[in-house]
Amino acid sequence: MFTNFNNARQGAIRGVIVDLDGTMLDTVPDFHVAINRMRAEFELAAIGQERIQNMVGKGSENLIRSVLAVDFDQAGVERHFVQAMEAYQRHYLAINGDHSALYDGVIEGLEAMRAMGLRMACVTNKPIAFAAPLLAKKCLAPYFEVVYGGECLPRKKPHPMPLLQVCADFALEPAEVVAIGDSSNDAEAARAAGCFVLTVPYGYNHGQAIQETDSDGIVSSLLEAATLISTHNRTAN
Ligand SMILES: O=C(O)COP(=O)(O)O
Ligand SMILES: [Mg+2]
Repeated sequence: MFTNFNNARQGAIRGVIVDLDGTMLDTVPDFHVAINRMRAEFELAAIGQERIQNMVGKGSENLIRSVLAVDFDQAGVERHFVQAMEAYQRHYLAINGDHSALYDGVIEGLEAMRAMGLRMACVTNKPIAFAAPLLAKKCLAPYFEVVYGGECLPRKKPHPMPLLQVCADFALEPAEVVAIGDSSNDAEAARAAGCFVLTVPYGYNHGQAIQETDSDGIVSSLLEAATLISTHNRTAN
């Protein structure tokens, strides 16, 4: 399963870029509450978690457009967009993190990566106004030297820009960096940047099986990712 990664005879891995939603935290219950409170303001019926899960991953604008498209045509979506976004942001900030939980192995994995001396960044398509307090609330903030939210740079994942920015920040070559994420956005961004990519199977991949996404390996947890990187570094040039 990890052949690409293990067979890569490049140098050691020196940095990791970790995704947030669906990789470190199961945030769909937060999205579910905030979106349905927004929908209630518009007198729209509640929608289920599974449906919302498949809409997450490409940032807030895309999410809110998808949520409105359940009821409106394209013109209707645009007509309601600004007000819906305002309501959604207000409701999300009020409950941010209250209903979300860390996945197994996250803290252990981050601890192991830190102990290995890896440079660590979090790159998420979540707005930084949501991501920063959420990372702090879940005691994840201290692990990351750099955090980029969806609107921090001109382009977001699947564009490679935020990953390349992290490489520049850390003065590392992309081939010295592994991105770890739950979706094709993470994998495509990593491929385009020239970083390695490991995917987790438990998150949100737009309703697609993670096996359909091109990556250097599927890991069951961040702890397994750390173990894999450690093995790679022992045999690296
Ligand atoms: O909020 C989103 O759209 C997804 O965020 P992520 O990049 O942390 O998965
Ligand atoms: Mg994600």
